[in-house]
This record gives sequence, structure tokens and C-alpha cells, in this order.
Amino acid sequence: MIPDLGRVPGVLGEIARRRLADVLRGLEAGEAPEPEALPPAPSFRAALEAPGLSLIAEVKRKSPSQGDIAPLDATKVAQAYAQGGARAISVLTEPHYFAGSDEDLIRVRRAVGLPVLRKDFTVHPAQVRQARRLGASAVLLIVAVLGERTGAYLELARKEGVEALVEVHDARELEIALEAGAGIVGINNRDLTTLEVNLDTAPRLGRLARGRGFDGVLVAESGYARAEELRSLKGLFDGVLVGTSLARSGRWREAVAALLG
Ligand SMILES: O=P(O)(O)OC[C@@H](O)[C@@H](O)c1c[nH]c2ccccc12
Repeated sequence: MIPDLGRVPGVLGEIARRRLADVLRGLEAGEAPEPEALPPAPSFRAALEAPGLSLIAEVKRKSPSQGDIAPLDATKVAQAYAQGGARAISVLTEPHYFAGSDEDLIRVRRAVGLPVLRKDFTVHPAQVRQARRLGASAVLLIVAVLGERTGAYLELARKEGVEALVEVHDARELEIALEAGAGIVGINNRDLTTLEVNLDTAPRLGRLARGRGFDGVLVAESGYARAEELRSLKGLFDGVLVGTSLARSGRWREAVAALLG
């Protein structure tokens, strides 16, 4: 079930291959994060289906495109995001390029009642099971990484009782996601192989998805900093995922409230 990562280009391929090496090393060492038992995770999908555009606010310290963003305390930031009106929290757990960790996810899960998305480069089935144990409501499945394995990972997530955000960046990837039966589709404005952002991508592919009869949940991702930029999403998208602009604001509650208008 491990995807062929040799064919994934650019920065994305580099990150995904390093992530696989991490996971394999962890499995060999028998590392299994076993946090105390948590109550069932709240539904990510339900949070997105609430009326209006739902904000997924991301805990993001660093990225390949921005370098250092902010040295965040995950607990404090997540609480502020929740107070500002975010309906879900995304926590990056990739350590090398994003300075995230599984501990961040555990802390956030304990600190807020909102559903938490484990934002990672899923390249091995073990990561889906880990996500559930860590208390995540949902995992990220990137079609540019998983290719035709996307359906198998969706199936695994379903079996494990974890929801999945299936991320696409072009029409071909969208086709794979729809074919695989994704119920929550994220359209990334950022090309993860070149890191270029184009805010026209989400509305364009969002319309294409609806035109194809997709009636699931649509999430627009990356590059948003101002309330006006969210206007073209209303009525078409259920949710928007925002990281950098919120993380770097330093006034997280106010930044979320301002973005939501
Ligand atoms: O920081 P931004 O531009 O607001 O973007 C957030 C989120 O969309 C971005 O972090 C992201 C989208 N897909 C990913 C896949 C892996 C890592 C990170 C991401």
C-alpha cells in the first residue's frame, strides 16, 4: 500500500520520501504514541457542514515556502483560534519542514473541543492508525502523493474510523479523488511541487467538481490572508483552510474573527 514516491516531483517528493523513512524507522523502533484514552473525536465533516463558510485554522510554525513563520505554543494558539470562531483546527505533525509534532496534536486535542485534522504527508497505512490514536478526527490524503492508491487509503480511513480530507491541485487529481469516492475534497491553491500559489485554482476546480455532480464537502486551501479573498468561495465551498496569515498574526483570536468578517 506504500505509494511509489519516486514519481512525485519537486519539494513534495522530497518531503514525502523523508516522511516515509521516518515512519519506517518509527515502526522498526516500535514507537507507538499511546496517549491516554480520549472521548470519541468530534466530526470534522459536521463542522464543515455547519451553515456558512467554516474556517479550519492551522497550527503552522514553519514551511518550505515561508521559512520560519512563528514559534507557536500549540495549546495557546488553538484555544485562541477556537475563541475567534474557527470550527476545526489543523495541526501539522511533519517535523523537518514544518516543525510540527504528534505531541502538538495531542495537546491541541486536549485543549479544544473542536475536530482536529492531522496535517501530515500520509505515505504509509500506519499513519492513519496513529492519527486515530492521537485523537485526530481526520487525516490528510494528498492525491499528488498517493496517486491511484488514494482509494485504498480512503477505505483504510473508513475502516479505522477516521475521516479524510482528500487534497487535489489540478483537474486530473480531482478526477482521481472523485473516482475514489472522496466525501471531503480540499483544493489546494498551492502547487506543492513548485510552492506557487494561485487563488483562482480553488474556485475554478470547485466549480468543476460541482459540475461533475460532486455533492460532498469542498474545502479551499492555502494563500488566504484577508476576508475579501474569501468572497469568491461563498456558496461554492463549505470550508477554508488558513495557516500562515493566522499563525504569523500574533493575535490569533482577533485574526480569526477578522478573517471571518
Ligand atoms: O499557510 P497557508 O497558505 O494559509 O496554507 C494552509 C494550508 O492549506 C497548507 O499548510 C497546506 C495545504 N496542504 C498541505 C499539505 C501539506 C502541508 C501543508 C499544506
